[in-house]
Amino acid sequence: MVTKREIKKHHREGLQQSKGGARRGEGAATTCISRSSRAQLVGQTYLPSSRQCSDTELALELSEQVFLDDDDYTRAPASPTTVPNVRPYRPPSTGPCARSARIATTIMLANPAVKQQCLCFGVESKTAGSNILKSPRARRVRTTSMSQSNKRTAAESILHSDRRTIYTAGRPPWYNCTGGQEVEPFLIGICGASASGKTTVAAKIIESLNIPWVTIVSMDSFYKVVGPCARSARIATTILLANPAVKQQCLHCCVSAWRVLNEKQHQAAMRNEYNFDHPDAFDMELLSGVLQRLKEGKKVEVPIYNYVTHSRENRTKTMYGANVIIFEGILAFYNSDVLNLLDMKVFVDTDADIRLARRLRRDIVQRGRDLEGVLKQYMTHVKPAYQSYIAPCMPHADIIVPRGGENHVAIHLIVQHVHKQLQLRGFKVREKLAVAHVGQPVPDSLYLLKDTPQVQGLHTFIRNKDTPRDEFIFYSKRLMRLVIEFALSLLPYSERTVATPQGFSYKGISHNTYGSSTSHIKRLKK
Ligand SMILES: Nc1ncnc2c1ncn2[C@@H]1O[C@H](COP(=O)(O)OP(=O)(O)O)[C@@H](O)[C@H]1O
Ligand SMILES: Nc1ccn([C@@H]2O[C@H](COP(=O)(O)O)[C@@H](O)[C@H]2O)c(=O)n1
Repeated sequence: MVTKREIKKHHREGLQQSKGGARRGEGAATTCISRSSRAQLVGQTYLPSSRQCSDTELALELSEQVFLDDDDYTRAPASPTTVPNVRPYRPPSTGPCARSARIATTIMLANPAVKQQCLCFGVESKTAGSNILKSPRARRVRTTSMSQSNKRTAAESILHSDRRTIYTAGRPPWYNCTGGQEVEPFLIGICGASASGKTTVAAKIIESLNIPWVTIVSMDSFYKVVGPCARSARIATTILLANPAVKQQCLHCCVSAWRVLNEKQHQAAMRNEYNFDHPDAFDMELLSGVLQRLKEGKKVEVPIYNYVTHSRENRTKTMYGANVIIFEGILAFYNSDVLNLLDMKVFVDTDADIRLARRLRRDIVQRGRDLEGVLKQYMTHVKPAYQSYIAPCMPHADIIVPRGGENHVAIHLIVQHVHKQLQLRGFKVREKLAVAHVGQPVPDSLYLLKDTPQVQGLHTFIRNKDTPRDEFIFYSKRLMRLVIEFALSLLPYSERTVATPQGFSYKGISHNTYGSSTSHIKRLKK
């Protein structure tokens, strides 16, 4: 968190330094700040003290502008693994389905070819929504508390490993415009029993790979919705696969429409009697379609699943492609279409008693279940499904990882293999990125920090491959400080005369602070 006082200090120092006038485009320094970053910076810097926030908070707050369009869901946990809030569960209202209907109508009007299907779809969504209201789940009280914000955030794109925070949404949309490399993504499938450690292994692989744009897709995002919405879902999938032009809109519709079980199934799920471990519980068609698009480097909207409500959330995780995609799930090797897409197949094999112990703790702490319920579901569905469907997938594996995430040797071998495969595909991890900017025109919106000996000196430390970690951090921070000061020096200011302690008057300048920053924030939020 940057305090107001620190910011003002930065300002003063920045102003003094910039009096000589670091001008736009001067020098060949690569240290720069864009207009948009500048606007964000303004937003962060001048929030009134009562409303100061960190970079992340501000980013999340802004990201909410993208996601928040349905207040019903602000109560939903931020991600499938988020510990739920201690509040009585309130079932979703008909709102989101009404939204599907609206979207469907829009598509219908714009695309006569899919008019009929979309019309059915929109109407059915509403029916499903009304059913939810009658659900006896409304009486359920969650028994755990959560440490994270219960606001909708970009949390599902963030993975915390032991050593760092990993952003898993894949490449940014502008990747190809900025000289980024485009190689066919390497798709790793991780299969294994529930709580065997698939997600943990995936996180460790990502961490050790240490390359940009690696992403995780969880099979749980593709739980099928049965009951009233099933037909809509099927129709929408058909539209999705057959009509590229309306693909994105339809996928949004599907997400809204598919998020509920019918009342009977919902009750079964609440009694831990619904079979979430059977292959039929997953929408394999949608899953293979999404993986196929990701392999082609195309943008996809991946549904987000909520284990507490047994439903999909009415928002998606947008992925723009990646260099490596990790797909994990209990039945990751079950479907032949999906299996054919995988470049490497990993099976995580952990003892059944350890799995049960982990699942008990996780489901009670994170998924709002109780001891009896977890054991009942385990004995009736989870264990039999492992024996009938999951364990038989083991022969498909290229590598079996006993014990899961603690098997460092296996993870190291996987990482080595992926690096080698990426190199064979022409992917240069660092060399290409380091020269990607060379020969590119500098956009008007970019202000370059003057390439002084001080800046060059800092770059020398930062770019030296032998620089120790601590020094790298220290000099990076110093360079960041110069960039921030430079950015602040570009803010509008007016002349101001002040009295010195010696009784002289000093003609200086002062920033036009609050007014401009507030309008920047407002503009960003719009
Ligand atoms: N090596 C380990 N030691 C202790 N707990 C673990 C280990 N690996 C995973 N867990 C815990 O077990 C639970 C399930 O792990 P996870 O990686 O999510 O498995 P899966 O994705 O196969 O369901 C999580 O709560 C996780 O923190
Ligand atoms: N509403 C749901 C959906 C799924 N499950 C269980 O989750 C398991 C798969 O997730 P893992 O992270 O453990 O791989 C699967 O065994 C389902 O039984 C659930 O309990 N409730």
